[in-house]
Formats: sequence, structure tokens, C-alpha cells
Amino acid sequence: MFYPKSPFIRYPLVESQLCKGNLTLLEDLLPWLCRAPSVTTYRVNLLKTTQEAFKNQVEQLLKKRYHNPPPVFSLPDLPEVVCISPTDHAPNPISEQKEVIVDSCCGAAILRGAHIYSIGVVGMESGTQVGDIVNVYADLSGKCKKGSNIRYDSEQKVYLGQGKVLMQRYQLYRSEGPQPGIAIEILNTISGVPSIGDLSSSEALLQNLPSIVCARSLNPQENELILDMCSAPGNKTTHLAELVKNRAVIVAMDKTESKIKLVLDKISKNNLSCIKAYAYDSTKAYSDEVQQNDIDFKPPFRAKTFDRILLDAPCSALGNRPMLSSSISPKMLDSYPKVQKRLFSNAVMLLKDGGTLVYSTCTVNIAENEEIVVWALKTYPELKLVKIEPVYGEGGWNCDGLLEDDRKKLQRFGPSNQKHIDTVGFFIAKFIKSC
Ligand SMILES: C[S@@+](CC[C@H](N)C(=O)[O-])C[C@H]1O[C@@H](n2cnc3c(N)ncnc32)[C@H](O)[C@@H]1O
Repeated sequence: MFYPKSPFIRYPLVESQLCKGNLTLLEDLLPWLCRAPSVTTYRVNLLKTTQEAFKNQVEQLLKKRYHNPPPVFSLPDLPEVVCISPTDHAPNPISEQKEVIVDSCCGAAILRGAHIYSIGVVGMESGTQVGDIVNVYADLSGKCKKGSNIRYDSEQKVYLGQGKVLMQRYQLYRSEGPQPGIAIEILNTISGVPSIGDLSSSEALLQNLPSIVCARSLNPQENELILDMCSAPGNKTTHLAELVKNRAVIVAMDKTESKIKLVLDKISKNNLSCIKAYAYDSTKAYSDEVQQNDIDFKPPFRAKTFDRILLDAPCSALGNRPMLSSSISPKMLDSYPKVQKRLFSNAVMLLKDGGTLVYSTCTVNIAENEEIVVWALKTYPELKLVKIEPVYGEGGWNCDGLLEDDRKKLQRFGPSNQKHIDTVGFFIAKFIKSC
């Protein structure tokens, strides 16, 4: 089945920037980025339910939907994780069927198990009726016109799978906007990921495996003071709170006011009283003018306040698979390490002696990952890299200035660790600050 070979059609220079021209790495990396991870993971809220109960719920749903339901399984050392295997059915386009076109973003969601909401339908051939089974394609060029009613022909059209029509054209392209709801129910896709939509609730959250490993790697303990510097939408913050059984003080910050509302919403839905969330620029989280921390733990903070800090940094997000197309430019890519370093410097100041700092990104870009680690170890000799548990990724990439022993302590989720679990691209580094 056709998948693009690289998402960087607009700015091919980005390709070699990602791994500093290492062509062997690129060969595996680029097609891998375009494909969807085959395994779906949920993080179960063990304060509200059990892994077994959620696993049963998913199994029942899959049984109703598939003649031959894919297996649901758990993972060692991660009692909060439930994984869903891909189905064994790989569809092919059927020429007699009508076609529906979506954009590459919606296409990526479909390949990860989503249905198509009315707003996501770019083109639907005229004469398509409710109940029809259609071929679904993504238009990577972005050139298909919204509301197109003829068959769209393009070399950049990627077949995604089969869907059942739930809404007709007149419901999709109304002057007042599309009728809300699912327009096409996806039946099967080339990724094999079961099309069951998002089952997230306060009991379980659809979350990528590396993000789950990331919060775990901080190893938060009850009664500690913990800082999550870039917290929105709050997926790792709530995980940290669940790991400490709601018995710690977790300060969650995010620069964007509207995003911190999402964190607050998650906190209240999950009844997590241990989290204090603030809209705040974490590049200013440390202040030497603060004599004593506010009793409510409001930012800014004085030096050596926190036992553990998570810096899940803003990044180029180039690990978000499948990435069918990307418009990131080399200049944009260059902008991230600067802010990452500013955030990192604040984290080091705010960490207690003996404290733990986890730095993570959801990108594959070496300048935002291994190169940040090399810079950090050189700039802050009080920091030491330590091994991350549990191990689900591989070591880091080779990088100038990175010792072999240190490289092995990093966890990178990329094409070479598919033997563990086929998941998104991610990077985790864990540091201890010596006294
Ligand atoms: C990778 S996302 C965090 C995801 C989050 N940790 C989670 O697991 O749900 C990075 C976040 O950093 C925030 N951000 C960017 N610059 C920031 C800054 N200077 N201070 C605080 N947050 C910032 C962005 O708004 C974004 O929500």
C-alpha cells in the first residue's frame, strides 16, 4: 500500500537537519514517520478503576465490532497500561465505490482509529448516499477544494481505508456550517488500528506509550513538591497525581491561559486536589527576589524549591506519527532549542540538591534531544544522567560530546525500537542534581 516516503515535501532540507546529515538514520526514519503506530495504548486511572476492568470493556467493544477481534494486552512494569493490537485485515480501494477526501491531519487521525467528523470531509462525490461504503483518501497537497463533488485526481492522494457514509453532501456543506457529528464511520484502515474512536473518560486516557513512560520515569513520591513546567493539556500532570495517589503538591504551569483551562478541567473531572495549576511563563519560573515561597505555591519560586521537575518541553513535535505531510521550515526547526535551554536553566535553578529532573520532547530532532543533553551536562556540572525505568525505548543517537555510557541512559523512541512496541517518536533524559 502506498505511503509517502517523507513528510517533508515542502522543505526537504529539514530531513538532513533532523539527524545532522546521517543518511543511514534518515533512511529508516522518514518512511517510519509517515506510517501510523500499529499499537493503541490507554492509561488507566488506577484511582478510579482497575486495568482488568478497562481491558474487559475494550475487549467487549472489539468483540461487537470485529468478527475476529484483535488481542488486548498489558505490559510489564506498567500496571496502568492497556494495549490494543492491530487487526489483521488490510483493505484495498474498490473501484466501483465512491470516494471521500480528507486533509492530511484528519487522515492521520483516521489511521490511528478515529472516525471522520463532518467538519473533516473535504470532498465527497455527488450521488453518495447514506449507508454507502466509500474509499477514503487523504489529500496531502491540500489542493482539493472544500466541497468538491467530483472524483479528485492527484499523485498526492493516499488511500486510507473504507468507511460507511452517515451524512450526505447537503448536511456537510451548508451555509451555516456542517451538521455536527460523525459523517463517515471508518470500518477498516491500512494501518490496521481498530476504528473505535477515542474511549477516553476519567477512568482511562488514550495516551502514547512514551508519554506514560515519561511521567513514570520521574518516579514521583508521596508528600514531595513536584513541578510540571509545561503541563497543558495535563496528561502527564494527572498521571503524576495518580502515581502519588493524590498525596503530594504538584505545581502545573503552562504559558497559555486557554490551555491551562484544559488542565483545570482535567483536574476537576478526576477530583485531583493535589494539583495547583497556573498560566505562567516557565522561562521566568525562577526568581532570586523571592525570599520565601508563597504558602499556595504560586510562581515565581526561589531556588531549590522542588524535589522533582518534569520539563516536557515545547518542541517541533516531529515524532507525531503518522505525519503524512509537514510544513515545518529549517528556520522554525532552529527556533526550538533556544526556548528549551531557557526552560532548562530555570528547572536546574528550581531543583533541590539531590532532586530529579526529567527532560522530554515528542520530536525526533537531534538538536532538541541529544544536543540539549550535551549542552546541559556541560553548562551544569552538578547534573548527572541516570538510567530511566521502565525501559521501552532505545538509547539516544550518537552525538558529538555525548559519552557512550550516557547515550545508553537516554530513551529514544524511533524506528529501531519497533521490536518493543510500535509507537510515536519521543525522547526522554533523566538527570539528578548532586549536592
Ligand atoms: C509538549 S506540550 C506539553 C504536554 C503536556 N506535558 C502533557 O503531557 O499533556 C508543551 C507545552 O508547553 C507550553 N509552553 C510553551 N512555552 C512555554 C513557556 N515558556 N512556559 C510554560 N509553558 C510553555 C505549550 O503551551 C504546550 O502546552
